[in-house]
Amino acid sequence: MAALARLFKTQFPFLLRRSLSTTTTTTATVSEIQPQRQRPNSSILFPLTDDPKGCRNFQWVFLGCPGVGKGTYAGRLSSLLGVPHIATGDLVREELSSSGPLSHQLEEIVNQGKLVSDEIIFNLLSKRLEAGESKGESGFILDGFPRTIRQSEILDEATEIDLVINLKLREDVLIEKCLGRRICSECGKSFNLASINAKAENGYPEITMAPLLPPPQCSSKLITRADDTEPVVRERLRIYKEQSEPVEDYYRNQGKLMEFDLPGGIPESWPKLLEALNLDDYGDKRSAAA
Ligand SMILES: Nc1ncnc2c1ncn2[C@@H]1O[C@H](COP(=O)(O)OP(=O)(O)O)[C@@H](O)[C@H]1O
Repeated sequence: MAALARLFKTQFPFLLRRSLSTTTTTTATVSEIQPQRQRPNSSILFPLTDDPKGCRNFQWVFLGCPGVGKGTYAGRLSSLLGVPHIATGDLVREELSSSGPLSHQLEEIVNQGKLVSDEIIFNLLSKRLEAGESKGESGFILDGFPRTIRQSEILDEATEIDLVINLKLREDVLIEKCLGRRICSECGKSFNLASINAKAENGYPEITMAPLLPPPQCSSKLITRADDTEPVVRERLRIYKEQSEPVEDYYRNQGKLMEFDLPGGIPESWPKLLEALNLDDYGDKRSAAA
């Protein structure tokens, strides 16, 4: 992690110049997505052990459109696996609300649904990685990064990603979810007031999602993200298709992409995601291995 943070910080201009697009085409099934450097026959449950320092922890990435639930599922996996969940959107929002030198510039970009510059993102990310390193963190689940081919190439120069989880949901539901999203201004937890019941259409199955309501202590402190308005959500979706969908192909071509169609809300999706990741009895396996 320290090396990664340093590399981002010191080598950024060089890495940026060197980054070039790659275009090969292969696809993998979920069962083929086992990090290549793992022990034979081990599942993705166990961190790699051929690192020069002895071992390293999970290095996973979450992809998916705005509102799909990257933060929710990355956060849950982070608690389960004991690796930090690092969301670049959160880093951007923290910087934005800090009234630091960048905050004005960031506010304008974020509130229009645009992407902030690679330079700013790599700076925020290296600061976050350094802070984590000093607390003894290792591994990561990245959420909202990489978001462009260039960011993916620079990340690849810096370290090896084991697995990329691509969460998928139909667009009408994504919009409803973004518009229903609320955040507690005190504890920072995310909730959703939308009660979704989307009929089967255009080849998509029917999908229902119950609202995720706040507990009483949060309900009077809910705020809406300034970029969760319908025009800005549509712009973020447009930018995702243009700039971030190619990142899905980038990792698909590396055989690291696991597609996951969300079947419903958290109660339906979380157990299915654990199953797809072969983590459904992770707690038991971990204690057996200890
Ligand atoms: N990797 C990134 N590159 C550029 N901009 C980013 C990145 N991550 C976050 N941002 C900025 O922060 C905003 C919020 O990010 P995030 O919370 O991940 O939103 P979303 O709900 O659209 O996935 C983005 O719209 C963008 O302006």
